[in-house]
Amino acid sequence: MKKKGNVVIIGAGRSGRGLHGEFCYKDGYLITFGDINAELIDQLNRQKQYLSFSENADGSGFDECVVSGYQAFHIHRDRPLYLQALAEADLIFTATFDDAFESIVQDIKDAIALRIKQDIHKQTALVVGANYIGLYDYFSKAFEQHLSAEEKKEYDRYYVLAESIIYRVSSFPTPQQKVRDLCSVQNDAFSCLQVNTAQIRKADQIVLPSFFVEEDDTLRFMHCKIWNVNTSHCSLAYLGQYYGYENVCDAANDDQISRMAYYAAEEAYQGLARRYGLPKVQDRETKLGLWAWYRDRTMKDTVIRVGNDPIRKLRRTDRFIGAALNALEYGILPVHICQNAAYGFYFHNEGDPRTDQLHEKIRTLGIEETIKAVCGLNPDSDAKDQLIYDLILAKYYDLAKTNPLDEYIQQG
Ligand SMILES: NC(=O)C1=CN([C@@H]2O[C@H](COP(=O)(O)OP(=O)(O)OC[C@H]3O[C@@H](n4cnc5c(N)ncnc54)[C@H](O)[C@@H]3O)[C@@H](O)[C@H]2O)C=CC1
Ligand SMILES: O=P(O)(O)OC[C@H]1O[C@](O)(CO)[C@@H](O)[C@@H]1O
Repeated sequence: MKKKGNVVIIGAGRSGRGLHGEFCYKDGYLITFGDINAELIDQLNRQKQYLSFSENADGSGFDECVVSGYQAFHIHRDRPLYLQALAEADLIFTATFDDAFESIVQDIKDAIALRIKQDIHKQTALVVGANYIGLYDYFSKAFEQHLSAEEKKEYDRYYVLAESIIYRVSSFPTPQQKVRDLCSVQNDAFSCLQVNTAQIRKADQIVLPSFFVEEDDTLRFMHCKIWNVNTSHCSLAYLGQYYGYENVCDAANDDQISRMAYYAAEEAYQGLARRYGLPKVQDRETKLGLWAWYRDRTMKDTVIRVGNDPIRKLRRTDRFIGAALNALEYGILPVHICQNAAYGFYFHNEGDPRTDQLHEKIRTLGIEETIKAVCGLNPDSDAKDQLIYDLILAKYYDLAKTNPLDEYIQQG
């Protein structure tokens, strides 16, 4: 079969394999994965294929796709081969967290230098994806800053930078799926990638994937996703873990937890509605769809995955504080958003360095300074920051396992 073109997927994790990998494979592209995790790259190469499980639209089980015919490179160990693949790519996708952005910019820079050296001049679409507000601007500014004049000329002439929204959920495989394949990934039924319309239309010399859906305002979409959907999703994860659940769907079916997540989403939506002139009452179908998806027990997405990396998720621009600040901006009191954020300071995932770091901070700085540092709040100089800080701290105290009254009495 004639292949459509060369694709490099930077980040061979859950989305890289479950969204970009599966969809590009089905579309007939030649796939190269690039990742910093040597164990994962070696396993993908040993297996030569992996299973991508996607939930059926009717929720009755999973469809299976065997993704094969790819190559997988470690971004440092296999650098010459990796850079060659990047230099020859028609399409490059990113599917990493933001701690990889700097390294991605360096890799693209090195690939551009190689293209100049080897006289490879063709259009390449760089479709960036991450739960990150300001994704396009980040990469656009980084290339502006880090490319040499010659590299910048090549970049401006041949590269098309486009922001995408990763909406499909790609999670850890269930234990049964993992037994069949260590590299398998479990996905929901969402089957497209939203890409910024004006940006991607510049890629007029490339065969674009069939799974692209144009989205006119990706920044607005990102705000509405991260400051509303992710707010309630992550609330389910933080409250879910605190009250003893392993899976998000079980937390979403709990009466008390679902209310708290629901009210947080309502506060978040009211802020967004005012910011963007959306209807005062959120569309019923959208809300019902989201909650049906949260409560559906087919896909077992864990509270650990959805809540992991609490320092990132509790930062100023992200799903709790970003949503709370936006709500306050428009006169909405974000009580539930802040209360749910407080549960995040109890989130644990022992052995995961990013989560352990949060608890180390609480141990060394105390909860008060940790909230300020992690959430980027300045309660002493800003009234909105103070309100958010007070709400989080008060709820954190409420949730503590020790009773201050007992301690007070014991002190005599
Ligand atoms: N998995 C999901 O359901 C969704 C994920 N997202 C976003 O997609 C992005 C990726 O998420 P996941 O796939 O879930 O994470 P993941 O942790 O499964 O995959 C990320 C991969 O990037 C690799 N990586 C780290 N540094 C790298 C570097 N410098 N160069 C190349 N690879 C590097 C990691 O080794 C890992 O394999 C994140 O920004 C996430 O917020 C957004 C919506 C849904
Ligand atoms: O990928 P993050 O930012 O860690 O967030 C956890 C999850 O919540 C989602 O919104 C839906 O699962 C995804 O964006 C993400 O996988």
